[in-house]
Order: sequence, then structure tokens, then C-alpha cells
Amino acid sequence: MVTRFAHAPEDIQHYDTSKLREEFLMDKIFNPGDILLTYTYNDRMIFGGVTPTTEPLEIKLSKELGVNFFLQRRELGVINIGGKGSITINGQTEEMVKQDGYYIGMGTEHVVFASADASDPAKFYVVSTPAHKTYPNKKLPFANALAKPMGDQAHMNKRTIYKYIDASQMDTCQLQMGYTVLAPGSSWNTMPAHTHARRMETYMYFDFTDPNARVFHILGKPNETRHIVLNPEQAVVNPSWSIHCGVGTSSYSFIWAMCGENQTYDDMDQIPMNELR
Ligand SMILES: O=C(O)C(=O)C[C@H](O)C(=O)CO
Ligand SMILES: [Zn+2]
Repeated sequence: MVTRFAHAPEDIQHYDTSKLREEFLMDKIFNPGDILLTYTYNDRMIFGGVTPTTEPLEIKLSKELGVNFFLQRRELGVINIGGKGSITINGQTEEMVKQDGYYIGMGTEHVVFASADASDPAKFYVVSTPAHKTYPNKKLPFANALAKPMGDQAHMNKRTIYKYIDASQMDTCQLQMGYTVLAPGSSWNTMPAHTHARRMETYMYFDFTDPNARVFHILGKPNETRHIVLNPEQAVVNPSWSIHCGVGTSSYSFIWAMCGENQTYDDMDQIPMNELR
């Protein structure tokens, strides 16, 4: 697990490209046979990829968090974006096909991730946030996600937001998580842009319709923006004060996850176009 510190808006004013990437980009999320995690000091979210191949994998963090086991004081959201796999929670196994999600509550001692076929491994994108209460574990199949169509082709931002972990559907301490799929030919996400000073957010981009495509992710204060160019299966941390939107050279999907003061998805401050710089 690597640590990324939190920033003030002024910090990034003089960052060059490599410094900006070093501070905000997670350039590898899925490494076969491995667990790659980032601990951001923005609301202490931990996020990353678990990619089991021949052997099952378990996130074992105790000393790093000053606890006896990873989820002792945390909750966890999972979405599989790879091949068939399974999650075994305290000894009980659930199949996890591509797009299946899971919410695992505070206090769960063992969560073991496995792939059905090492040559087409499951890719579990995981996000964990601090918790204070145990809410029930819940499988989150794609078909049950709340689908919210957004945008239109004229604005090149036709997309569907699938909310997996949403306060209207289930209880969590902080975590909100979902999956946005851009329609073929659309390239903009989250434009018009917004901030939500009450919550931070991570974005992990994947499923580019052209594997050679790139996404230009935009962050920063609305009047002082920066961009980071992303390959498929890379992620960005967005501080609460930052916009977070992007444009791709093809269509793509991304998983967003948030935590902070509230769980009100629509609690956003929309940025008028003429304020963007
Ligand atoms: O495409 C979008 O718009 C999004 O997916 C927006 C994210 O869900 C978000 O930023 C929520 O705060
Ligand atoms: Zn947002």
C-alpha cells in the first residue's frame, strides 16, 4: 500500500506534469497475483485492485492501520471488472462475475478474493472508508444498480450512471460507489463539472472501447484547472475542493467512489461554464 498526502488548492499551482501525476495518479491498479492499494489522506479512503490468479488473496492490513484486522474499523465496497471470480466472507463463498459488486460491513474479519481462471483473472476494484457501525454485507449485482441516464449525443456526454452503493438503497457509514458507462461515441463525463466540498472522490477509468485511447482527466479549482492523461485501469484522487471530469479519445467506463460529510449524491455545486479556466 502506498500513501498519498492531502493538498491545499495552492499546492498544485506550480506542479509540473510529473509532480501532478506522482501526487494524484495511481498508475497501476491491477497486477496479476497481487494487491495494489493506495491510502489517501483525503478522508482516509483506501482504494485499489485485488487480482488473484492461481492463489486466493486477502487484504491483510493491521499494523498500517493500528488495528487487528483490515475491516475492524472500516467498511468495503467491491466491483469486479475482470473475469469470473469469488469472494469468501468469513468462510461463505459468493460467485462474482464481471460487474458484480459487494458491500462488506465493519467488523468482517476475513474477505478472500479468488479467480475462476488464472488466465482471465477477476479484477476486484476495492474502496474502503472509515466506519463506526456495522451494516449488513450485501451482494450488489449490476442488474440491481440504480440506473440514471445522463447527457446527450449533441454534447458528447450521453452516459448512464449506475449507483451500486447509494443511501436510498442501503445503509453504509460513509461509502458511496458506482459505475458510469459512456455511450458509444460519447467522450465527456461529469460536464458541466461540479465540486462537493463535503466529500472527496476517486475515479478509476477502464473498459476503453479502443485500448489505445486515453482519458484526459481534469482536476483543480474551477478557475485553475489541470489535467492528467490516463491509460485504461488507472485512477485519480480528487480532493473535496477539486472538480473531477474527463474527456476520452474513445468512450469508456469509470468507477467513482466518495466519502465525507454526507451521502447525498446530488449534493453538488455545479460550476457555470463561464467560471472554468
Ligand atoms: O458521469 C458523471 O457525471 C458521473 O459519474 C459523476 C460522478 O458520479 C460524480 O462525480 C458524483 O459526485
Ligand atoms: Zn463528484
